[in-house]
Amino acid sequence: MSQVNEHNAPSTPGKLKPEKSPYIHHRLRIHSSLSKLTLWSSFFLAFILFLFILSPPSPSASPRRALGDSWGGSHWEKRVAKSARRSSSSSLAVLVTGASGFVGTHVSLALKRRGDGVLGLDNFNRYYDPNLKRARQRLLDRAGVFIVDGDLNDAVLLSKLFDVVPFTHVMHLAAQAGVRYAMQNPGSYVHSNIAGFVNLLEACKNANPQPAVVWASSSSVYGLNSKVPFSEKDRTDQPASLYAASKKAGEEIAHSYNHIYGLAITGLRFFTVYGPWGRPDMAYFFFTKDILKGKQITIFESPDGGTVARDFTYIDDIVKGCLGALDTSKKSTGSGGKKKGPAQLRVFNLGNTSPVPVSELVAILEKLLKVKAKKKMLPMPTNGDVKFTHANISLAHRDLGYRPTTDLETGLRKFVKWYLEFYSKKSSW
Ligand SMILES: O=C(O)[C@H]1O[C@H](OP(=O)(O)OP(=O)(O)OC[C@H]2O[C@@H](n3ccc(=O)[nH]c3=O)[C@H](O)[C@@H]2O)[C@H](O)[C@@H](O)[C@@H]1O
Repeated sequence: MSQVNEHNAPSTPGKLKPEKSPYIHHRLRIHSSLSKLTLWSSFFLAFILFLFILSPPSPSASPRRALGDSWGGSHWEKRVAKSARRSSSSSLAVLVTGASGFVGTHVSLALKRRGDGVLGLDNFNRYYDPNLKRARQRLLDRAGVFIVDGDLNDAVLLSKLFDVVPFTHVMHLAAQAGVRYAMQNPGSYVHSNIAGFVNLLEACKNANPQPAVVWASSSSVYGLNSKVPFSEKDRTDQPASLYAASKKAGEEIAHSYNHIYGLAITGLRFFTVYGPWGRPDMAYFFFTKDILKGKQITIFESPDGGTVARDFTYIDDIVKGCLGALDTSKKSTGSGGKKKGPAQLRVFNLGNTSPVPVSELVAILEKLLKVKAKKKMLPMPTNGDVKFTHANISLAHRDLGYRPTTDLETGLRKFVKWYLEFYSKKSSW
């Protein structure tokens, strides 16, 4: 029986192919398969490129990274180490996440000013004007703070940062902020405030030494709680928005990492923070912009016709609270992912203890801007807002020495001054 080797084996049983030149025949087949493969690969690549061009910008995507920005290398590591270098062994080495954000920028500057080592991390997403974030980055750069362009969800990057710098503390301020936006883009709250936070805590628990963690929770966790002023002992199980729910989830996640791994964690419930270099998505900021443009602004009233009020808190007071929390943090007790003993777990309100109706906020802005606002009163939409916030800060006063000193008019005057300078044509930013 003639032997049939694998090269001239028939593709259809029972039919033998002509025996002449099997080698050439095989080459022709490979050649034709390669051409088909190349053709289909080109179609596929063109299709991917087409989808990429068509896709809308995601708020969680960094414009620079989309163009192939990368991290790593010895030059990059030197910059990281230099930025995080502390002036003395008693100073802190702090990783500030969300460093190009509003609170992140102010806290980073304050830490650097007093000699702490500071490294920033930020994904420069497009939730609001990335130019403002880049201007804050330049401000920090001049002060010697380097911001790594990266996402909290990048576990390899986080682990690298902890390899390069033995951080004593992490100030975690990166988050998807905004109460009303949560209805438009719920996924971004899960990505940053839940998945990102877990990823960061994973990196912290694996680090050796483990850092102490201070992070931004929110007054919104009080949700539908009606007992005022809000105390840390009050119930926080009725969030009115996904944003609030994601921050409350963060508090529970913090509890579990503290319990399992011995991470020392402090959550700070910020109350409507405002001031220079602020967030354009917040009411005081876009009211200023719209009043100056002569555009109508909408002021929410509670459904029963009563006032809607906030315990607006000035940024410098918040910064003092953040530094107080870092300075009173105890060391984490675990190492290399293993708990060695109970660790500190705290939550504090950082508010101003003086709620102001939104209509009063507008009256102050009109006075400072010397422009009458075009106002429209509307019932508060039921998309996450709460009627009233008011902080009881006795715990933060006792444990952090926190004492806010800036009333709304004084703080808004400083904000308006910054706003006019920043957005004037003469501005060098
Ligand atoms: O304290 C907090 O935890 C939260 O504070 C703010 O949330 P919010 O207090 O809602 O701040 P704004 O969005 O600036 O609203 C301030 C007030 O203006 C009102 N408002 C807002 C928008 C508008 O068009 N009209 C209006 O009257 C709101 O109802 C609210 O009472 C921040 O946006 C959140 O990221 C933060 O976590």
